Amino acid sequence: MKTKNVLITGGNGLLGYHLTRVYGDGTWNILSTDIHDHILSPGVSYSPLNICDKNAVFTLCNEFKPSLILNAAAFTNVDDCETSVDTAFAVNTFGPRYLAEWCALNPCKLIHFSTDYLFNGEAGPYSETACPDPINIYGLSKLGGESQIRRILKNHLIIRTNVLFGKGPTEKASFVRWVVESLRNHKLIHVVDDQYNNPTWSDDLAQAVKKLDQLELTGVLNYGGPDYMNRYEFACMVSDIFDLDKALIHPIATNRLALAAPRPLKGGLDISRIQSLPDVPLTPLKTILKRIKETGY
Ligand SMILES: NC(=O)C1=CN([C@@H]2O[C@H](COP(=O)(O)OP(=O)(O)OC[C@H]3O[C@@H](n4cnc5c(N)ncnc54)[C@H](OP(=O)(O)O)[C@@H]3O)[C@@H](O)[C@H]2O)C=CC1
Ligand SMILES: Cc1cn([C@H]2C[C@H](O)[C@@H](COP(=O)(O)OP(=O)(O)O[C@H]3O[C@@H](C)C(=O)[C@@H](O)[C@H]3O)O2)c(=O)[nH]c1=O
Repeated sequence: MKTKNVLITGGNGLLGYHLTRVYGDGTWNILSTDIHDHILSPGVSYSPLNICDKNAVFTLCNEFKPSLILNAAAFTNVDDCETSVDTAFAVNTFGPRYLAEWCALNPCKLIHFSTDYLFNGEAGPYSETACPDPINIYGLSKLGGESQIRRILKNHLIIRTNVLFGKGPTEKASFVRWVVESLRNHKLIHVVDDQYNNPTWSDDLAQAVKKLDQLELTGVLNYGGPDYMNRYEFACMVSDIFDLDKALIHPIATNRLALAAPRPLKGGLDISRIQSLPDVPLTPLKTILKRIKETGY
């Protein structure tokens, strides 16, 4: 008998898609949701849900009665957050608040996803106890989401991650896709060599969530990949594994790109805590890229 009702928000996004896949293995009743009218991965129950609409959140949750909510809905375009400030706070701060409010009134745990962009990038990789100091609107709005959850709900797990990549229905924020497609089209790209992170495979993270849920952990936990590097190094590794022309990748400093949002430079997450836990998948980056290539990308 399926005993647990699991609600997934942002189910059409990269992480939400993989959570839907991993949790949809028949063990639980899952309901995947997103702001869109239709689900992008077929075969699972789906309902549109805008997490910024408190009434809609409460109505759907009262009906479905989840005992676990996985909040993968977010406004993730870091540059657009600078101009769409109200939307950034609505989705990244108030959406999590409404979910936490419903959970606080019901026997329901909230697993929420956050980011290394909470930090200023002067001293990464950051541990779970490091002091946040966001330097862009996205980071500020995600910090707001964390604060709301901590204020309202005890039964929560906030998983901080960074530079998600993997195969998904949209992959709009995928750095790997951008590198592969540019090089395949013989396009020269300038890639920053002063932004450091630990790229995180969406498939591993989704599996890890299930494991961490089983371990009944609460509070804040970092989950990042085991390889810490700058974006230029990451792009070069992608080109090596995909047998593409590395000469097309030119290093550049972040300040020369004139991006709308400032980026933390020495970012990324210290993963010592997650490494000390049993059976949490943390596949090396090269192995992942080889697997992605072999399965067609
Ligand atoms: N991608 C990354 O590198 C990182 C992501 N994270 C965090 O991980 C989580 C998942 O990220 P990721 O899967 O990459 O994000 P995506 O942008 O791929 O997915 C987010 C999904 O949420 C949807 N959405 C947007 N607004 C709402 C809303 N109001 N109500 C319901 N759904 C909405 C988006 O729709 P639409 O596309 O139409 O906006 C999209 O389908 C987020 O919390 C993010 O902040 C943390 C660190 C790194
Ligand atoms: C346009 C451009 C960007 N870049 C680099 C700099 C820039 O920071 C980065 C943009 O790629 P991304 O979209 O992956 O990066 P960005 O939006 O900065 O990535 C972030 O996403 C959010 C959601 C997070 O939470 C963070 O952890 C992080 O993963 O790529 C280049 O190197 N060359 C270019 O020509």
